[in-house]
Amino acid sequence: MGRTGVLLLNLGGPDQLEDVRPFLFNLFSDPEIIRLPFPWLQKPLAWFISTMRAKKSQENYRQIGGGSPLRQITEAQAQALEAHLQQKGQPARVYIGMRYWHPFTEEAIARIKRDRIDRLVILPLYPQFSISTSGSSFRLMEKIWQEDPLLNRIDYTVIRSWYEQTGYLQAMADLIAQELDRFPNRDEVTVFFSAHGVPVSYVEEAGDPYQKEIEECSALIMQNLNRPNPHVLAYQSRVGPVEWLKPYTEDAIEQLGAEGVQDLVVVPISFVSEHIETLEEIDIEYRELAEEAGIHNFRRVPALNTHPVFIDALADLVINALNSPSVKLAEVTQMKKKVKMYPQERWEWGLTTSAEVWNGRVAMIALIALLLELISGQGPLHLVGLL
Ligand SMILES: C=CC1=C(C)c2cc3[nH]c(cc4nc(cc5[nH]c(cc1n2)c(C)c5CCC(=O)O)C(CCC(=O)O)=C4C)c(C)c3C=C
Ligand SMILES: [Fe+2]
Ligand SMILES: [Fe+2]
Repeated sequence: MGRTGVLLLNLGGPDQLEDVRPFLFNLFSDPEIIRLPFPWLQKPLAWFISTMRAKKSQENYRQIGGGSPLRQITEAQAQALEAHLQQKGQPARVYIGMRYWHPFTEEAIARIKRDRIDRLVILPLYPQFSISTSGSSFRLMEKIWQEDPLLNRIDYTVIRSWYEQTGYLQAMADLIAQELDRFPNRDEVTVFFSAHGVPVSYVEEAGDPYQKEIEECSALIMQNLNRPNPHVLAYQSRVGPVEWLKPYTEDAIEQLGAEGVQDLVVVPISFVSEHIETLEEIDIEYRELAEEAGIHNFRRVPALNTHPVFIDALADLVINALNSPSVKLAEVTQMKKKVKMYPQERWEWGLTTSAEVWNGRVAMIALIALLLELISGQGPLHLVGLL
């Protein structure tokens, strides 16, 4: 029968404050996170943004105890999943591959090779697919597979996204119900889904199914919840100068306050673990904003972490994937490509085709931006919100 493995893919986060800058460098080096039409500028820009952003980001991590809890939580999820698979008669070793921090995806694959795993289920810990999250990890894995022919002996299958999975929806609905039941007027409380945003261009130009999956997911959770509460969906954690998916969480909170809403239960929907954007952004920043907007009863639904119904759902996903036809990386990295008017603006997933004319222009712009920032500390990158 051979040895079975499960590879959990996740983003990763800085374990301590010293890790913040190199973590940000890894993140901004990823062409699925910042799209530049010229590869040679990716690393210098990543270095620059990570250096300039590190201080502000460190302050946020300091507020949540000096680092991201993501590694610990993901390790606990992996252990719980391993135990659960064993109980269900499907023993498997569970590995963790982070995209931007330890334990890196490359390290996980080295372990998988060393352990001579024969069958592997690749399971991203993002319920919904986005080019910027699961997509980026799939692309990286595709590259690792292409570069190492020895990996071809592993019979793998990929789970692209799993936001419709029954156990997951049930666990989410249970957690929301628990929070609603703390209110005396529990049926009138507004359920506020706050998803992590992505730039609009990902959806409209590159064909990212993320927005559609988020919308369907929140509707399915409401169905499972089966309560009369009003609900809204908004997008948080915008970075940089471009337009992101709307409505923005901060605007939606202000709007609800203006409409006289007093009771709110916020549901983080894009991520299954506590992380900086639940513990800092929602619990501190949005709570303050809500208070100012007159929403005095503000609660947040905890992340799933190792919720037993959720771990059971992950185990079911793995077992189901092992018993279904395999899905290959090439199938989950193909996106719709839309050709724009000019060849140099053609969208490709990741780095777009470079054109000499743009290389020159952007080099000049980048140089001027850099000089202005360094001289004044108040340059255009601060202005557009990247720093
Ligand atoms: C499904 C979840 C996520 C999507 C979609 C996503 C897209 C995305 N993120 C950035 C920029 C940053 N993300 C950062 C941290 C971060 N992002 C996610 C999840 C999604 N990102 C998580 C879980 C975390 C943090 C983990 C932790 O440490 O606890 C950061 C760093 C933090 C900061 O400085 O604010 C940045 C920057 C972009 C640009 C993007 C889509 C293009
Ligand atoms: Fe992010
Ligand atoms: Fe953030």
